[in-house]
Amino acid sequence: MMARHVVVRTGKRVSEEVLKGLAEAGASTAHEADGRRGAVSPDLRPIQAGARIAGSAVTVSCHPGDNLMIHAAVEQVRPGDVVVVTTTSPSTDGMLGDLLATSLRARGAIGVVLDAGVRDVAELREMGFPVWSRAVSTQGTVKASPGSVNVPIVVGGQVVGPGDAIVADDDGVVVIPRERAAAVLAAARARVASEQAKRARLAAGELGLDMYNLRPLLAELGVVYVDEP
Ligand SMILES: O=C([O-])CC(=O)C(=O)O
Ligand SMILES: [Mg+2]
Repeated sequence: MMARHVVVRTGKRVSEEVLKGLAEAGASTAHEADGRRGAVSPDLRPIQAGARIAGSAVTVSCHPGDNLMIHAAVEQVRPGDVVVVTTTSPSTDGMLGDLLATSLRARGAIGVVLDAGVRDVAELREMGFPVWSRAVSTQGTVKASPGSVNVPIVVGGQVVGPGDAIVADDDGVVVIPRERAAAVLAAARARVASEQAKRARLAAGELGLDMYNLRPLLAELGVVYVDEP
């Protein structure tokens, strides 16, 4: 049977409390807390500075140069969701701008991750609607080809399923599988506490060499100290 294009109506979500905690932790901490997994390619950059979000993914697979399925995805968005878009072959076309962002925000979306291009970036910044994208491009797109909503997709080298947690900030974007999100938050909180203690020791002048007990490692690796005359 020919594979169908589908729009999946799903109730899969990460709980609001977990998402709030992950947003506080931030993308890099969430990545470390998940065993250094989930880092979306750094080629996907934020168009703004200072946004820090965590939401459940609504996934969208589009034909390159065609944003029809983003329009189909808008209807599936629930408050607090992040819309995650890829194309079936590489494209940097400007698939989303301030109009689609206005529509997404009206449904409660808190941001977009786009493995393609974005446009109207001045307006998007003015709106305070955060976007992480591979490119900024004036190139417009059509609404003509089928695709899918809420199926597993790959964005910036990471698999994203519908309802997975997306954590994004100035560092980039991290994907955390829905089933692991609560455990990752617990690990992230432990990490934040341990970093706070380390920060205080570093601020007091203690060296990482001592705090992490790295001197024996340097010696083992054959690094020697040489005093110049
Ligand atoms: O309309 C489009 O196709 C993309 C765009 O510029 C917008 O959403 O404002
Ligand atoms: Mg526009």
